[in-house]
Amino acid sequence: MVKKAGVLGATGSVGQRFILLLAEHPDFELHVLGASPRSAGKQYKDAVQWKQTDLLPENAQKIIVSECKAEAFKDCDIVFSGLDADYAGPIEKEFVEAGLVVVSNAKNYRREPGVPLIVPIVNSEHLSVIERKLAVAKAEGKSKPGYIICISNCSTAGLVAPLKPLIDAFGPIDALTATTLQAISGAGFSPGVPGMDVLDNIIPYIGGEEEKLEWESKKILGNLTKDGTDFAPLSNDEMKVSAQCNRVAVIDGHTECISFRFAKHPAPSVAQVKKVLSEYVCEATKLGCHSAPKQTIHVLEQQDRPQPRLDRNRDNGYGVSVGRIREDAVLDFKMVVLSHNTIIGAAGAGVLIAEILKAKDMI
Ligand SMILES: NC(=O)C1=CN([C@@H]2O[C@H](COP(=O)(O)OP(=O)(O)OC[C@H]3O[C@@H](n4cnc5c(N)ncnc54)[C@H](OP(=O)(O)O)[C@@H]3O)[C@@H](O)[C@H]2O)C=CC1
Ligand SMILES: N[C@@H](CC(=O)OP(=O)(O)O)C(=O)O
Repeated sequence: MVKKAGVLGATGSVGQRFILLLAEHPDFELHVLGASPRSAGKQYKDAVQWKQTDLLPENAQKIIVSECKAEAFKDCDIVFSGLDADYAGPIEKEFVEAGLVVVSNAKNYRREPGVPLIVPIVNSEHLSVIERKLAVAKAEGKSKPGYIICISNCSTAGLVAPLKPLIDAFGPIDALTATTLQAISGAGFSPGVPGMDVLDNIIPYIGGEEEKLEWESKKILGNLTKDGTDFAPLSNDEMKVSAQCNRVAVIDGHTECISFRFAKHPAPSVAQVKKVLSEYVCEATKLGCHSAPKQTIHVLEQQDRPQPRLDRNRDNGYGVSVGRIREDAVLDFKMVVLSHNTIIGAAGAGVLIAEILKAKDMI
């Protein structure tokens, strides 16, 4: 059965991606769109400043934008949030308390106990915390409770994608450095990055970003607590992470130059690393989810790849590209990772999570 979807923050950079990804989706239909009071009451086509290279889908154009109040979304089976983090906190809380399922791109609840922080091609098994909650409510004869699932920071998504299969195959990584080259779509549209700042330039600072990479990677690559009700992020002793983040004049696609060391030695060979990455199949693909990448990680052999313009749309933006895999003189390995920041780093991750929830009968 097709599920009714709501989108909060539908007019923004992430919200517009949700519209594109959901407009012709076989499992979901656009039901309610929400944005700020400035946009509410207008037809979506008049409220939005459409900035995508694909045309605004016809079935979204005439939807009247709602205020972000749970009452307006009460018939939705799932609500995707691309809200500005300054406003997401109380709005998403109200939705969950009203019994709604929220999949959010905003940072507000990522560190909250019991809230899964998901990169769907990496740690979908962390959704078991919610499955458990739903099973307990059912066993107690209660109605399905609302819940929130957080999508990670967009550069964190690219960072952890190749690390997960490597940790599964070769054991823990105890030291990791990442230098990012992040696209301007990551900064959103209101106000966004001015052309005068970014053209012919690189900005070596993105507020709060380095801390997010350093913390979120530890929750995503960490474990569940023994009772399965919460998360046990890796400690700094288990995995030290150091990130440096830069904004570059690319529209979509975050590039990251990463180096890392395995805790156990001798380390694997470059050929073993490439084999594990190429053979990795994420759970969403195994479940047959509509948007799941055919190839989760693309290992590129050309010496000048990945490149954002050429590689960001692999597997429709749901796949991650990794190139220049080689030994590192300081840590064990270095490589370049590219991921589409508004697809697998944001809206696409939300859609893929929803497909997994549907496949597991959680919505
Ligand atoms: N861009 C990216 O690559 C990524 C973004 N994120 C996160 O996703 C979220 C959205 O980011 P992004 O799309 O870039 O941001 P934008 O600034 O482009 O969009 C923000 C959205 O929030 C809405 N909004 C603003 N104020 C209010 C309000 N008072 N009440 C209700 N809605 C409001 C806006 O509506 P209106 O048009 O009416 O003002 C707009 O729809 C953020 O939390 C961001 O940190 C996460 C990962 C990646
Ligand atoms: N900060 C990211 C996008 C983003 O909004 O991330 P977060 O959801 O973690 O705040 C970027 O600028 O590319």
